[in-house]
Amino acid sequence: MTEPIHIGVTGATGRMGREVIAAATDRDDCAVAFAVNREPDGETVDGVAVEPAAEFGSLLTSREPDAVIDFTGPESATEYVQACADADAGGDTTTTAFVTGTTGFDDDQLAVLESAAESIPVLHAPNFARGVQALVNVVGDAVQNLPGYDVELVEAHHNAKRDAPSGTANRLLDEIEANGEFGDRTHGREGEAPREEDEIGVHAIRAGNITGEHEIILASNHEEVRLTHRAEDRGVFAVGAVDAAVWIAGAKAGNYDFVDVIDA
Ligand SMILES: NC(=O)C1=CN([C@@H]2O[C@H](COP(=O)(O)OP(=O)(O)OC[C@H]3O[C@@H](n4cnc5c(N)ncnc54)[C@H](OP(=O)(O)O)[C@@H]3O)[C@@H](O)[C@H]2O)C=CC1
Ligand SMILES: O=C(O)C1=N[C@H](C(=O)O)C[C@H](O)C1
Repeated sequence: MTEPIHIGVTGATGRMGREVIAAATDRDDCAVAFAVNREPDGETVDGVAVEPAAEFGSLLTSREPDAVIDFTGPESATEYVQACADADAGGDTTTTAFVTGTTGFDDDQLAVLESAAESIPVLHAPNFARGVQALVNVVGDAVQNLPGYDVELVEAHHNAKRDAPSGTANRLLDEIEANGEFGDRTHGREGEAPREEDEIGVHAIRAGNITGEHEIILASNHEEVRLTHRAEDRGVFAVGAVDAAVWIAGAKAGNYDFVDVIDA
């Protein structure tokens, strides 16, 4: 059997951090080198001690993880990726790849990811569910096959989600726009606001503990097609992220996508 890779986990006590640790400790090809969070209080997650995020840089050099898996927020994710690139520039540690599922990056933050990818492998994916990648693959065909149909996208998530629309919704919208002639994205609708023929309606629901749902509606006046993905639990994202970390460990510097992992 090949040696397991070692991962660092950020946001360890968050919804996804906990799932990542659970997924990683459940398999033989991966071991948790360390886990960090902003203000740990001596907590462990699945037997893994959660250490202070302030020690992230020194943990990189002392534990030498093959990859870090990050589900935090855009600000912290950019700090963590920069720390991985800086540790690599130090030259005396294993290169640590950075796998992030964090969403809501602005252009400047995306530029930090891009620049880190010049020295370390960076994989950023707004959704680590394989079913969502299948949805991304088919939505372009559907749009091409149904020119002139109204297109609306509805996504639903839990009430603590910070960004809207979701990262996945933005990825799907890019795919829709790349495959048809569309006008503006209309976010929600109220008052006297009849639909423009070429607009794409975008609707974000935030309620309860919804794990993540994305639906694209393509409709004429005579028929409709609905393409839906529903995540049943967060474990599906965690398994995909750990698959990505195992795949990217030891890769050369550059930008990678979850589709690279699926196609490998
Ligand atoms: N790509 C994918 O498949 C998926 C992506 N996501 C994305 O992952 C991200 C996290 O989601 P989720 O786990 O639900 O969020 P949570 O709020 O449950 O967890 C976020 C974690 O990150 C920590 N964190 C937040 N900001 C910082 C910071 N500035 N510095 C250090 N730590 C920080 C939080 O710590 P604290 O508790 O101290 O605030 C918390 O532990 C979101 O962007 C979400 O959209 C989610 C699911 C799937
Ligand atoms: O915040 C979440 O929960 C999720 N975020 C991701 C997104 O923004 O697309 C992926 C998934 O839908 C869950």
